[in-house]
Amino acid sequence: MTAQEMYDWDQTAIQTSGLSGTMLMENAGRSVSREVEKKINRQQNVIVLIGGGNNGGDGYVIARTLLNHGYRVEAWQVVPDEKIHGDALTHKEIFLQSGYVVRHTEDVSVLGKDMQQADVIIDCMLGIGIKGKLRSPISEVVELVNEQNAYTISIDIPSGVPADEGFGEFDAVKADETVVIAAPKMSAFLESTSYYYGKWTIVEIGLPVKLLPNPRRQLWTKRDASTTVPIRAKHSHKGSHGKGLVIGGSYHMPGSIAMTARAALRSGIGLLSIATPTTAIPSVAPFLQEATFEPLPEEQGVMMEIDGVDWSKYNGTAIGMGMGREVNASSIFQTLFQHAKGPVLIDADGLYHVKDKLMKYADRPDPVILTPHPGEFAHLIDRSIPEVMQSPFTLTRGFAEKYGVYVVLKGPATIITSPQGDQRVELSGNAGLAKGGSGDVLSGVLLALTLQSKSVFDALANGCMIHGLTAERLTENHHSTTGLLASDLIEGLSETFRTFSVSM
Ligand SMILES: NC(=O)C1=CN([C@@H]2O[C@H](COP(=O)(O)OP(=O)(O)OC[C@H]3O[C@@H](n4cnc5c(N)ncnc54)[C@H](O)[C@@H]3O)[C@@H](O)[C@H]2O)[C@@H](O)CC1
Ligand SMILES: Nc1ncnc2c1ncn2[C@@H]1O[C@H](COP(=O)(O)OP(=O)(O)O)[C@@H](O)[C@H]1O
Ligand SMILES: [K+]
Repeated sequence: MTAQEMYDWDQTAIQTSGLSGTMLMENAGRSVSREVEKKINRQQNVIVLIGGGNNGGDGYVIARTLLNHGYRVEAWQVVPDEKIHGDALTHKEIFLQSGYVVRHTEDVSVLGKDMQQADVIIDCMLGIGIKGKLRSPISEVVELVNEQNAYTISIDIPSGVPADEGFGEFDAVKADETVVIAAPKMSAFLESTSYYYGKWTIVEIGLPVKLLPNPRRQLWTKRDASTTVPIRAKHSHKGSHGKGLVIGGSYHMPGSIAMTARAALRSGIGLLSIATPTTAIPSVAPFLQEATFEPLPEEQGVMMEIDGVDWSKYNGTAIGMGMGREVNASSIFQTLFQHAKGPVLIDADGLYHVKDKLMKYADRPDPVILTPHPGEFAHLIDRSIPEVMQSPFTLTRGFAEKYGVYVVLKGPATIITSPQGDQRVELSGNAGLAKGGSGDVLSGVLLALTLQSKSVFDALANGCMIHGLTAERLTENHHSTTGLLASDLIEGLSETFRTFSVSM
């Protein structure tokens, strides 16, 4: 969610349900404490850093709860008394009237000495209400926190990190972990900000789910996947699971299309054919006994046209992997969009070729799916990669709506957007995937699942999850993130699908 969406939810809950701000703050502090208590023990010295807004108010509840439970806690208020008001002031008074003591940072160096004795720092200085650059004394305290060896747990957001996307430079607490209140904020998913969160978990604070404003953004979970991954019906036949065509490859780059095709087969596609230059077929065929071929006319190992393809045989197409930049793109994409039936997935070199042809495809009745990494997406929209990384949610939503396409923006947090602008974030996977070939495998998985699912949107989210979970499982067991190959990933898909069907 964005900060504004959080405030709206909070306000709607208070105005409509009869819950009060102080009740929600009590709930928040207690839910967070339950989570924090899993990580700390009663011999450790704990410091709670309390700021001037409601994040600080949560801090007062957390400090009181932990003290009531017998933990060694010092509550440090890092802003002057006059900054504490509203619900936070109510909870400060409850804290004091419970017989506990607040320490104040008139002199930051005193807090600094105290911090050196701390085993755990709980950071409740700033939440979603941060505006602009950090001001004194919080700026100094943030610096101090980051110098300590103590285990740092931030509440809701590491203090200083903006909640939303689109921000440039900032200073912030580098947390070991973050306990997020009610719903993850956008910054938990961006490359430049997610680092500050460490590991994060979400706690529920009693906000009424029915009053949730719909942000049209959703974190895709294993539970979502387990109810939507296609199940093979007992009496199905090969035609029920999709008849896919993969177009790509060249004499010099036969590998990527072979991986896409094999991944599609490992993901349950009923029939698969490969359209590739004739001279590439001998390199591709040995990996794919189950596939058939559409040999394409070529010049110097690169495909020239796809006019000879028998389109009646296929109900879904993936195009682009290894096709090269020298192809006759106008003819190929014109033929494709005139004749191809069912979803068309465009990846890799294909994305390069469609850049100036995008308007045309908005009217296509069947789905168009683009699967760029941030570099490819930046090229598509004529922005820089840092700009894409800073505002991926807004930029992909704008693009998908404008052109009427699905966009899968790949990365550690993959963002999947529908042509209507609905978004899903999928977090599985690890740096073992940061290698040439992983994206080719993903395209194959996505093509296969799209042809087997009722919903393209579900298929894309599930495909990203199955791809990522396979990498996680393989690197937990026999591989490492260093040694994992895209081809290992393909062979590992089978086991991931098995655990999925078992878990259902
Ligand atoms: N439903 C919800 O959204 C709930 C939110 N709660 C908590 O409330 C927080 C939001 O509370 P607030 O809106 O009061 O925001 P914050 O707690 O983030 O604090 C804003 C305060 O910090 C100061 N400040 C802002 N930018 C600063 C800067 N750059 N340098 C120094 N000081 C700065 C401002 O003076 C303002 O008073 C959430 O993050 C969460 O922790 C909970 O209390 C319970 C319910
Ligand atoms: N560090 C990472 N953590 C999680 N997933 C990653 C990471 N690096 C890459 N991936 C995933 O690996 C795939 C890489 O795709 P892409 O960049 O197109 O590779 P290629 O085109 O070389 O095959 C994407 O699915 C991406 O989400
Ligand atoms: K915080």
